[in-house]
Amino acid sequence: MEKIAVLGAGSWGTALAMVLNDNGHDVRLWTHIEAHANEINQTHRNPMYLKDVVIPEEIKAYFKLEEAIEDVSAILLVLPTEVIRLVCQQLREVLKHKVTIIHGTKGIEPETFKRVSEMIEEELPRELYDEIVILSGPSHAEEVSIGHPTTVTAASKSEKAAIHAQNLFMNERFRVYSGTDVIGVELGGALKNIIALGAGISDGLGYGDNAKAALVTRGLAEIARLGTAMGADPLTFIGLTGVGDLIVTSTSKHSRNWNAGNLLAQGYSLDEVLAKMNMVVEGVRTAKAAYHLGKEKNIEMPITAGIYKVLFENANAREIVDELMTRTKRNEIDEIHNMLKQYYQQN
Ligand SMILES: NC(=O)C1=CN([C@@H]2O[C@H](COP(=O)(O)OP(=O)(O)OC[C@H]3O[C@@H](n4cnc5c(N)ncnc54)[C@H](O)[C@@H]3O)[C@@H](O)[C@H]2O)C=CC1
Ligand SMILES: O=C(CO)COP(=O)(O)O
Repeated sequence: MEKIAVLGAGSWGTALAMVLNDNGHDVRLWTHIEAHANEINQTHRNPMYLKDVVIPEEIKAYFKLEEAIEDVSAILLVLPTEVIRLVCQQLREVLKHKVTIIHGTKGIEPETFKRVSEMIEEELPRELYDEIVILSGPSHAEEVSIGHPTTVTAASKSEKAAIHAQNLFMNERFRVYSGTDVIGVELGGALKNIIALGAGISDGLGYGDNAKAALVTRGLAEIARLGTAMGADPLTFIGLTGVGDLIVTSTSKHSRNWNAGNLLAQGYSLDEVLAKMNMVVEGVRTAKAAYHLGKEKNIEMPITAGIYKVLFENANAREIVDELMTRTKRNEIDEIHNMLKQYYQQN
């Protein structure tokens, strides 16, 4: 049994706190809003984020960060990418002992192109943590919190730390694989959100299943191309944190990214969509990051570019689809071979 603080009492933080509690750990759930902590402690519900779930009484919510992290062996960050640096800065003021950091956040910082673990490394002094582990994969909080079978991957540069996290979370409803490709796991989880926005747009426009399958498959090719150029193992993208998460986020009614895309296709502006969604839509900021990163690295990412233009340049989504469909002819498998050849030459 370990004492673990979960920072972020949104839908995913709450669901993961419940998994850890099921596994017998002492879980503290931190929210930066005092009334939110009081509501969870008094009602054992979190209606704004996970409306149909009763939170076990053993899980206590905290508003004061220093109390939430007292004596914990691990800290799980489950926050929007946008506030990762801010919360790490708050953490370094109050954390006085070494912990294992685990994070479940899926995004890339648009200004720096940094992955979440890189931001954590930049903000937390090295003496405050032993390892950083990423927990990622096809896992909507709404299903995890009611015990539907779910599989994810725990990845760390340290295999021992990945296996430690695997042991913390794994149970008969929540199967955890381990891995060491931190770059591939983080980029797969972040970049799939862009394609899921596109899937929501495609469905919202009334295009069919063929279009969505094309988007997901060719989207995966873009994710793998950029990811491999950034140092990931291309094979990671055919695993749970790549194609697995891409499938669930592009097809699930629970997906925030899919729903946001769907609303965009119905004619709402981006600001209106974000105001309607009370949860974070990570794909929006990550689309900005991936679009500019792809340009900088000279990686061809036509779907990502199209979604970026719909989000930020008011482009017409149907016209973007027409452009994608009429690009110059390509050989599908040659592209994949080239990517793999390049990777194996360098590794
Ligand atoms: N919801 C899901 O099913 C899954 C979400 N994720 C990822 O987990 C991360 C968190 O997502 P959700 O839980 O869905 O988000 P959410 O929108 O449900 O909750 C985010 C939480 O962060 C807190 N927060 C916002 N600003 C803050 C600040 N300045 N200081 C401290 N806390 C702040 C909010 O109060 C809220 O408790 C995202 O990166 C998402 O992609 C990953 C897998 C599944
Ligand atoms: O990453 C997720 C599922 O694995 C959650 O995706 P959404 O943020 O689109 O709901």
